[in-house]
Amino acid sequence: MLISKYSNPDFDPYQGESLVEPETGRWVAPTANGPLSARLSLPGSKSLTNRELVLAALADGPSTLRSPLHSRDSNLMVEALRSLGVSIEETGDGPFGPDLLITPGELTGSTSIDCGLAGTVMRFLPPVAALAVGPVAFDGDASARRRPMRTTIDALRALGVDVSDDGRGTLPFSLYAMGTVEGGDLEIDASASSQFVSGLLLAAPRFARGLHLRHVGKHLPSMPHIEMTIETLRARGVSVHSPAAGEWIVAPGPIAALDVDIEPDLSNAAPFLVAALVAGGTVTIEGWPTETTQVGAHLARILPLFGATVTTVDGALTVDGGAGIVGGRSVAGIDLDLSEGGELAPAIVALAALADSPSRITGIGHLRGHETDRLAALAAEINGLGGSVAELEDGLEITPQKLSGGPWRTYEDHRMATAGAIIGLAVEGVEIDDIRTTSKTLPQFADLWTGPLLGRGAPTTPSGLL
Ligand SMILES: O=C(O)C1=C[C@@H](OP(=O)(O)O)[C@@H](O)[C@H](O)C1
Ligand SMILES: C=C(OP(=O)(O)O)C(=O)O
Repeated sequence: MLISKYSNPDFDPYQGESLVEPETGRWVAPTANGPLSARLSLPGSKSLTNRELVLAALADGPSTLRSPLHSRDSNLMVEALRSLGVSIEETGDGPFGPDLLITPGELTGSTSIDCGLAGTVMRFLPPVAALAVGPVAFDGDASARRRPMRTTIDALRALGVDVSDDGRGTLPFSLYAMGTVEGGDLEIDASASSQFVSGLLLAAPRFARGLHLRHVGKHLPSMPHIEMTIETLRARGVSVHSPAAGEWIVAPGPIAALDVDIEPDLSNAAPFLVAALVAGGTVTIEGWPTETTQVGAHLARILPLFGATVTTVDGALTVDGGAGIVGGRSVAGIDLDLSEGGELAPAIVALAALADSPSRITGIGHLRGHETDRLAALAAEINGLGGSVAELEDGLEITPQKLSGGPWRTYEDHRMATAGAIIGLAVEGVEIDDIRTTSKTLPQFADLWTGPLLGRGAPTTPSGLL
């Protein structure tokens, strides 16, 4: 459970507003009092950590992950792999938690996997579990039972795996693993999530014939995440190529053991960088990779569309928001197709709600199958504060209005919580119902937001030591 703790118990980091309520996680988002001058580091990428955990578990020897993410999603992946017979030990200690030493073993079945609300766990692990021996059951949070899973279930059946489900195309389901998967040609519809593609590609080198995968649906969201999957496979010596758009060939063969440094989570950088445009001043994120497949890198292109200046110096990226919206800066809305980076949408929509003219964010229909229906949730919560957000078939149309404080529901979605925090910088009294949802990918969020970002308080979490 996330509870902010400060070294001086008499210090009120929220300047009169309440701390995180331990029983409920309720948190009144702090407002910005003036331009920022913040410099911070962020913990490891969820997407890289959970890919490298899977690949290390399937590799031909031990691998160390340096600076991995430690959060609910990564912990669920670690526990699931352990329950499949993989040894994962903590070694050393980094600023955001220990490194991980992964030693693969024979994959064992006869287990149940808790996916929580993690898309990476529910889509990446079934093809891995199919390589074990015996039954493996998959389930997750109540809200995970509405996330689309039919493509994974159908794909496994097409590959000859025995899958039992109730026909709804969601969790829970179970499979009976026979120790090998033949592989070969496979067609899937991955329009609801790129994770269907990534999950199959990650396990494919261990299929007897590898995999020749074709996406046959209309859209394919989150292409950078598929690129990330390909890059992480190639780094471990796997032959992957894409002869045409929506088509991939993975050769069968060993996955090399590899020690890897996990990059900071650039999608989790989004609310912090957007804060520079709202509060004004500068926000610098350290350890920004020069080359990366993370879609968060697109923020360097997207935030200037709202008028920000972005610079990179010595591996640190700085967003300068000038006077900021709070300081009276006029910020024009934008028209943006975010199909490549849907996970950036909540932060961008929150910013658009504070702009001076309307925005349309499209290409994000698949966000209805994320942690919650993010299109409905963003529209409901912004409109609940007096905004005007209309749902489109594949996006949102945001017409900025004067907003006032009030309740902000998170629907167990970490990015709904951080979107509420962005609006709370400019609007007093935004009451986020449960900031603990940020522990899905960034348990330190509230401390980083009030400490290094807003310069209030001295958090005791490692992030506060910067
Ligand atoms: O493969 C991954 O690590 C992810 C892929 C994307 O999923 P969708 O394609 O379902 O949007 C992204 O939104 C999610 O946060 C992480
Ligand atoms: C969609 C997301 O997560 P997941 O990996 O659970 O799909 C997200 O983090 O925005």
